Amino acid sequence: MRIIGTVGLPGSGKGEAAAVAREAGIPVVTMGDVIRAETRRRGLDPSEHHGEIAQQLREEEGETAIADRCIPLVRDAAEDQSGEPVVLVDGLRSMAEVERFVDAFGEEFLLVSIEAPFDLRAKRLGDRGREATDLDREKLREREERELGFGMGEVMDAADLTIENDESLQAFREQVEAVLEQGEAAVDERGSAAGRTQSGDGGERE
Ligand SMILES: Nc1ncnc2c1ncn2[C@@H]1O[C@H](COP(=O)(O)OP(=O)(O)OP(=O)(O)O)[C@@H](O)[C@H]1O
Repeated sequence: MRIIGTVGLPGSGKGEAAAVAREAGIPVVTMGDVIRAETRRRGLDPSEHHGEIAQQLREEEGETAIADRCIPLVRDAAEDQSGEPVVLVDGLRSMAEVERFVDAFGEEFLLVSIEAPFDLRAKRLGDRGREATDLDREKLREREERELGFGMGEVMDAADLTIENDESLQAFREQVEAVLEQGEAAVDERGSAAGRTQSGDGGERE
């Protein structure tokens, strides 16, 4: 079994990575969906109260509240597969969550950080326009600070590998496909995923 967890700031490309997985027939457990479902269960609109309920859940049930709810969903998704199961978990946010996944899945868990500069993320979110906050740079900063407050920076630093999403969508999708297919083996000795430099400075392909 391979469980691939993603971490990344808003607009970095986690949703795209999840879409690539779904297209490849790999089930996706979205941590944000667990929060959205809980927000709706409490009679609130997830587009407005998502962050608040995420925080409340952690206060009520502890830092791993959301990870705890995801783990059985991951196991169910793995059980439904023939061959070596692969499941993508979209959106880890704290070291407590990472540790919870490592406890549950050990070396079968691979943490992947998806990174892109603020301006690029702000532009992509503006184009996406899914939520009111997507269009507002200040709101994006606030959301980002809230997520960093949960310890996301530390999680990004702790990742087994990093995908720099600072080029075309096609280039990003190819890197994600390589990681889904080969895990850490997709990264060569110079730290490139899918034959692309990981530093993001030149961005040239082999
Ligand atoms: N390399 C890229 N080139 C162009 N557009 C991209 C690229 N990567 C992602 N996008 C687009 O940018 C937007 C934000 O990406 P995505 O929704 O995957 O981010 P996210 O990390 O899931 O953000 P959030 O945490 O806010 O949900 C999407 O519309 C996506 O299609």
